[in-house]
Amino acid sequence: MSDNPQDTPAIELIALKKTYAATKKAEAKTALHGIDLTIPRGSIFGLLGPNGAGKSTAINILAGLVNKTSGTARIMGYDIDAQTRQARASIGIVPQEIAMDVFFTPFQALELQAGYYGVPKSERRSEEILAALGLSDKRDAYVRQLSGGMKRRLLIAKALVHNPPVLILDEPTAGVDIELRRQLWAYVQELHERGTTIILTTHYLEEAEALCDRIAIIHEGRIVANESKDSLLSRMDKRMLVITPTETLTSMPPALSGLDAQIDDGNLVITYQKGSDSVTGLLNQVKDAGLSIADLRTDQPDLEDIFLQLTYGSDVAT
Ligand SMILES: Nc1ncnc2c1ncn2[C@@H]1O[C@H](COP(=O)(O)OP(=O)(O)OP(=O)(O)O)[C@@H](O)[C@H]1O
Repeated sequence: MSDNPQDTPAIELIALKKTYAATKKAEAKTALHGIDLTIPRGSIFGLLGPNGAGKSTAINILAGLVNKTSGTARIMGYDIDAQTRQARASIGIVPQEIAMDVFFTPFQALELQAGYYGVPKSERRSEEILAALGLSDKRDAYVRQLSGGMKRRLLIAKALVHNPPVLILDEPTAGVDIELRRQLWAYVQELHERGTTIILTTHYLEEAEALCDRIAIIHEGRIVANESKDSLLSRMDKRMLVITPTETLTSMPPALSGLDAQIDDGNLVITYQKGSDSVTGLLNQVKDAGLSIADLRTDQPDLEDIFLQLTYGSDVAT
């Protein structure tokens, strides 16, 4: 769709800032503090962050639903201010909320959307898109008769009618059952293989892990990580061994000072590297230090821990 060079990123955000104006009820809120983010073409990119981090704000700016305060945003090289029409045509957005006109059939909904984007009748692919999303047999049903999962697939279908090179999925599988989730993942992967750049926001680390090749973490309106999935996951190779001694621990036994360990609530929490440290070896060291073990478990840091680590510089085990 774009005649821009192949190396033009799919998305470029430069010093992108958004401050929502104060209202009678709320103070002004800066949702994005001048973020820089480049999303390469052809990637499946995860934009992760806790509630209120600023993900929807960033997406809504790209979609033209929210006006930025300052900075630059480009989609396939097209500036959203100077080349609005081309920028809009380059992106498809699957929204979080299922708000659809329930009086149309899926086929009609796609045709209307195609009309909205000015796709000529001869170039419409409504049947093909319905088939790809497993909705052919619901072609002429009313949208209100579709299940939640089918409505979600129809939202994806609607975002695809103008064949955008960039597709943004905002929490695509929130509240979706495992089977449908896997189906949606498979379809996202298929689109990716056909060359579509996919951007995904999700709360589910598992989803990002399964699909994304790069991940950015946004926290309180700032990008706190932006790297390949593998590099981010390697940070998570840390595990915690939580040992409850028979007698509550009040100070660290000197024999354990060489370990990456803390005392937490009377428990001994040892952080270790999955794969390279032996749990048996650690347990032997604990026994040799004279502790007897009443109970133990292993914990695995989750995205929350990574946020904490990245944002506050605190240790995973604290
Ligand atoms: N229209 C608005 N007016 C004022 N503040 C807003 C508005 N929309 C969002 N905010 C605030 O901006 C911040 C970022 O919100 P945003 O919706 O972008 O976060 P998010 O990362 O998408 O969160 P979630 O995962 O919950 O969707 C939040 O503090 C939110 O309360």
